[in-house]
Amino acid sequence: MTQKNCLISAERVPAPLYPAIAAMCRVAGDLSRTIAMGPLAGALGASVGSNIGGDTQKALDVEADDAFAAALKRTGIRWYASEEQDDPVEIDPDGTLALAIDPLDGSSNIDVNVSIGTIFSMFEAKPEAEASFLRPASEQIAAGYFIFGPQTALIMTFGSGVLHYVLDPVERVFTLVNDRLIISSQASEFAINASNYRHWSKPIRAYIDDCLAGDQGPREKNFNMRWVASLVAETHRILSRGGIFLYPGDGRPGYERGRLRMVYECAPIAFLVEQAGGRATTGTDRILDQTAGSLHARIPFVFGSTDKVDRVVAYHDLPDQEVSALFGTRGLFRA
Ligand SMILES: O=P(O)(O)OC[C@H]1O[C@](O)(COP(=O)(O)O)[C@@H](O)[C@@H]1O
Ligand SMILES: [Mg+2]
Ligand SMILES: [Mg+2]
Repeated sequence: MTQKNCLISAERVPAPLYPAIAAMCRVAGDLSRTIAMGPLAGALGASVGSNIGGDTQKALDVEADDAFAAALKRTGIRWYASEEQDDPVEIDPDGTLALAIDPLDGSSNIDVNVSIGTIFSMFEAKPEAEASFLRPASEQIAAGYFIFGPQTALIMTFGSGVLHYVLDPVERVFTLVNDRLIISSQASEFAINASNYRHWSKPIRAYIDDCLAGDQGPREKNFNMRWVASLVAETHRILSRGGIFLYPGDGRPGYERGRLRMVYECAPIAFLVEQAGGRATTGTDRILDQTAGSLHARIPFVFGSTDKVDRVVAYHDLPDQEVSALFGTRGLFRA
């Protein structure tokens, strides 16, 4: 059975960006269907190689990358930089835009029927490919992600608030459901891969220790923990109901600057989070003030509700010998 292309209204999208956004929506609609079929669509989670970042590439990583690159021809994109490719590709010498993409985020979840997604970031193109991306993240002109979960949704910003669309799978239209998404400060949830606890720095351990101590610790309230291992899913939860996400640098070889990529993952998510009233840092410094040193460079990432992210920064400002237990006796962070 042939299916209609997925559509999105041009109403909220800046005109020069609309052809590229519309093309990505068409690909996302197709991916959504493929992902929903799971094993019926083939071995989507099969390992097919590894990318320059050292991650195993799954069949769906490559399929998604190929589909976005093909669909973005003649949409105004000059430079296409993908997490799955070593170097940026020139799609259209006359294009005025540069697009960075993580075509399939959370790929360890492909085989287990858990939410995965696509993250994208746009800049005005410069004459050189690398220079188009290796610049302060605050120069992004658009960012967003598609999430393929129980619903397929698109969250995006053009620098004046965050738009939330949901794919109507019957009409095959991305429909605007919220034109001003704001992060709540209410949630008491933190997201971190706690299996790396022994490798973390002291401030990160202290922050998590205090969450774990719950109402018996200095925070004097109980927290809950989540870890989906899919950045889009964690971001979607935090944008929907608040909380904090941490992927800090740690002591494992190769993880000194965490796991997540500045250009493909952290810069776009940081843009969304700030536009939704939240905060996005390296643990100490604002992500949007950072410039990636190379296209696949990693960066420590802490984002979410403002008060929680600020607290992590404050823990880093404490003298090294300060340990969590002292916070309680000194009442440092009693609110
Ligand atoms: O397996 P870990 O170390 O917990 O890492 C999980 C993180 O890795 C990622 O899956 C990396 O993304 P990719 O799937 O695009 O490589 C993030 O989505 C997630 O936050
Ligand atoms: Mg990713
Ligand atoms: Mg990926």
